[in-house]
Amino acid sequence: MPPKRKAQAAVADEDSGLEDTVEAEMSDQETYDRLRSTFDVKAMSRAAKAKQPRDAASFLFKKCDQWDAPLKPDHANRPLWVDDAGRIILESFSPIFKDAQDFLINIAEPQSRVSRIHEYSLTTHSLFAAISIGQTGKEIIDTLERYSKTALSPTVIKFIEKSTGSFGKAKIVLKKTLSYIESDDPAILQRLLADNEIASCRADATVGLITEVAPKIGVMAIPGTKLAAGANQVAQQVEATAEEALAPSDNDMIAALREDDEDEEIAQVHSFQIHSEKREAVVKRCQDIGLPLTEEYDYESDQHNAKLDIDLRPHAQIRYYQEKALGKMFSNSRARSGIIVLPCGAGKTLVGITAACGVKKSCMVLCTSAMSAVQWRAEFLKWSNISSDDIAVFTSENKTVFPGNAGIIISTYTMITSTRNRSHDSEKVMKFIQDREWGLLIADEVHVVPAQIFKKVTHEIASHAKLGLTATLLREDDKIGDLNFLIGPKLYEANWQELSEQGHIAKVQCAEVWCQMTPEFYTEWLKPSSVQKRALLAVMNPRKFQACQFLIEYHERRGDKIIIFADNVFALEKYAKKLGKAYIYGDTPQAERLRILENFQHNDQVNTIFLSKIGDTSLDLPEATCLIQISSHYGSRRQEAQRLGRILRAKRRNDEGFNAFFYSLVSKDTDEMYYSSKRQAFLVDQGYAFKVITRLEGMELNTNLAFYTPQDRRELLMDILLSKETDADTENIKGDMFGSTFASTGRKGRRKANGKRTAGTLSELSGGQDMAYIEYNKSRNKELNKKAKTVNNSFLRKLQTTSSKKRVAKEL
Ligand SMILES: Nc1ncnc2c1ncn2[C@@H]1O[C@H](COP(=O)(O)OP(=O)(O)OP(=O)(O)O)[C@@H](O)[C@H]1O
Repeated sequence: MPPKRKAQAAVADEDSGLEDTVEAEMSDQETYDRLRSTFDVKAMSRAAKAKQPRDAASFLFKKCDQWDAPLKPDHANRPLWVDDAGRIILESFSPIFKDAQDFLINIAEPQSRVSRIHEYSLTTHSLFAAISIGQTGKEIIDTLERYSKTALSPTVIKFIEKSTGSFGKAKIVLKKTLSYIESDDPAILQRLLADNEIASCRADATVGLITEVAPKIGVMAIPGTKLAAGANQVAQQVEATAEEALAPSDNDMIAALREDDEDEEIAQVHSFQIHSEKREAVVKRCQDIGLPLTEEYDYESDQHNAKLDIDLRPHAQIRYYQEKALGKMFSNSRARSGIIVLPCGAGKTLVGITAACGVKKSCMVLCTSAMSAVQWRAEFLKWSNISSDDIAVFTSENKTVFPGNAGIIISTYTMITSTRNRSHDSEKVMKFIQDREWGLLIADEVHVVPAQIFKKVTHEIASHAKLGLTATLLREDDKIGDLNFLIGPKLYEANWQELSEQGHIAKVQCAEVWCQMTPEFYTEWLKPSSVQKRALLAVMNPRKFQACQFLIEYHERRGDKIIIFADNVFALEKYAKKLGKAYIYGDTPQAERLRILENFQHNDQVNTIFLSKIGDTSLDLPEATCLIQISSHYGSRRQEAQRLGRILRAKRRNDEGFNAFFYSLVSKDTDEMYYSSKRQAFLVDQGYAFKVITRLEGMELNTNLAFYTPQDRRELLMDILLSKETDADTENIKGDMFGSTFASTGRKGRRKANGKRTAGTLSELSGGQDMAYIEYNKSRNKELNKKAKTVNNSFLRKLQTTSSKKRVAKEL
C-alpha cells in the first residue's frame, strides 16, 4: 500500500491506527495534512471569521456618533480622541504625550499601551480613583476637553459629572479600632442611613450623628525621604518632582496643599459608627448606591498610636515612578488606601517599605508565602533603618512579635485567615495582632487574594490604611472589581514599555514557536479521549520536545541562563530527565531546591533548570535571561505575565543591546494554540509583540535531538498512553491556597482573545543570522535586522564578564 493510503487507513481504523501511522512515516507531512483535515480547522476559522467584522478596526468605532464631531482647527496638536462611550485613544507620538499620559493614568483605566496608540477607558472606578487623589469633576472635564481633538460629547460630560458629583463626600475611618463613616456634610450621612442595608450595619446607639471638630490638615511630606536624603535633598526632590511632572494633576495637588495649609477655619465632621465586621458590606453598598467611600488616614494627627522609628537609609533612592506612585497615596499628610500596579521586578517591595516609612506607625505586611515574608523582612532591614527587634515574622516556622509599642509584623494570608488547629503560640500572636490598631496594612500580590479571604484579613487586622501591591490587576474570574471595595481604588499603574526603555526592567523578545504534532501523536490526539490525555499528548509532542532541546542548546551556546516552565509535573520530569537537567516542583525538598538554585546562580555548568508553576511568582533569579514555556495553565493571562516577570529583572538588562527571551512552545493545530493567544492578550496590551516562529531552521537536520527515530517516538507515545489519567493534571501545590481558587480555563470569552503577532525566527529574535524565518511584519523585521549585528556582538562581548551572583531565591 502506498504511504498515503496507509496514512488514510490510520485515520479510518482507530484500533490499528498506531501501527499504520508508523508505517506511513515516510510521508509525515501528507499524513499530518490528512489528519488535520479531519479536524476541521478551516470550518472553525470560517465560523470565527463570520463573527468578525470586515477589518480589525472599524468595529471599535461603530455606533459612535462622537467620531463624527468636527475636528478642532488645531487638532494635530492635541493628543486625544474621546468617544461617546468614554473610550480614549492617546497618540503616543504627540509632543505632549507625557503630560496627557500622566493625566489619563489618574482618571482612566489603561486598556492597551502598544507602541503608537494607547487606549484608556473612563469608568466609575477610575473616576472614583481620580476624585480620591484630589481631582474634581470639573478639572477632569476641562483637561479632557483641552487635550481632545474634538469637542467632548455631552454623554461623556454627563457621565463624568454624574459619577464624580457624589464621590469623595464620605469616608470610612478607624478610631480606637472601631469603624466610623464620616463626612463634613450631615445630609450625606442621612442619605446613607436611609438605606436599610447600611442602617442595619450601624453600631452606635446615638439618635442623630456624632459631631466633632475636624482635625487640622497638616503639610504633605514625601514619605521616607527625610532621613534618606537629608533635608536639602528632600527639598530638591520635591522641587524636581514638581518641575518634572508637568502633569496638571501634580501641580494641582501641590496647589491644593498650599490652599489647605492656609485654611484655618474650624470645621466640623459628622459620623456614625458601624460594626467592624460589616465594614466591607458597607463599603460595597455605598459603592453600589453611587456614594463610594474613601479611606484616608491622617497619620500625623494620630496621637493614639505609637510612632514607629523608621526611615529610609541614605543609600535608598526611590525611582521616579515609585515616587509618582507614592505621591498618589500620600498628600495632605494623609495616606489613602488603594492599589499600586508596577511590573514584576520594578520594585514594589521598596514602594511598600517607603509607604511604611511615611506612615511611621505599626505596619502589617501580608504575603503569599513564608519565603516571601522572610524576603520582605530582609528588604526592610536593607532599605530602612528599622531596628531588627521591631520587625517580626509570623509564619508556621516563626511566631515572633515586637517588644515595643510600635513595630512591623510580616505574615502570610494563610496564617492570618486559617482559624483551624492554631497552635498556642499562633493564638498568642493572633491576639497580639487583633488587639491593636495598625497604621498600614500592605497586601502583596493582592490580585490573587479572594474576596472572602480579604474580608477575613480586614476583620482580624484593624488598619487605618491599606496598600495593595501587584504587577497585574488581572483575574480570570472577573472578581478584580472586588479589590475596589476591599482595598481601595487603583492609585497608579506604570507603563511596562517605558520602564523597560529606561532600563528599570529588561527588554524582552517574545516568541510563540509552533511545533507540528508527529502523525502518531496527532492520530491519538484526534481520538475521543479525555481532555487531560489530549493535553498530555500536546505537551509531550516529540517535535515540541525537540524544539525545546534545540532552543536550550542554542541559548546555552550564547551564554544565557534558561528557565523552562511546565505546569504538568509528568512532562516536567520526562523533559528534565531526558535532557539531564535539574528540576524543581512542589514536592522537591527545600534543601534540594536551594541547592539547585544556588547552582543555577553560581555554577557555569548549570545553565538550565526546569520549574513547575511553583516558580511563577516571587522568584528572584536575576541571572535568568531566557525563558521557555512548554506547558501552562490554559488561557491564564496572569500566569503569562508573572512568568515573563521572572526575566524582567535580568541583571544584565542594562548591558548594551541586551535582550531577554521568552518562548512559548505550542503544539500546532491543538487547543494549545487557542490558549496561547488568550494568554498573550495582557502582555500584548502592555506593548509586547509576539513573533510566531513556524520553523526552527536546522532542527530537522540535527540527528542528536531526542526522539529522532520512529522507534523512540513510538515508545514515548506508549509511555503516555499507559500513563495514569492523573499524570496529565497540573500540579496542585500544597499550601498554595490560591491555586485552585483561581483555576482559570480562559474559556469565558473576554476581550482581545487574539494578541498582536508577527512571524519571525529565532535568528531574528536573538540577533543571529543562521536561521530562516517566515516574515509577516516587514517593518518590524527590518528594524530588528538593522540592530541585529550590534545586538549580537555586544551581547556576546558582555557575556565574557561574569557578574557576582548573590541573590537568594524569594519563593523557592
Ligand atoms: N529604587 C531602587 N533602587 C535600587 N534598586 C531597586 C529600587 N527599587 C527596586 N530595586 C531593586 O529591584 C529589584 C526588584 O525589586 P522587587 O523584588 O521589589 O520587585 P517586585 O516588583 O516586587 O517584583 P515581583 O513582582 O517579581 O516580586 C530588587 O533587587 C530591588 O532591590
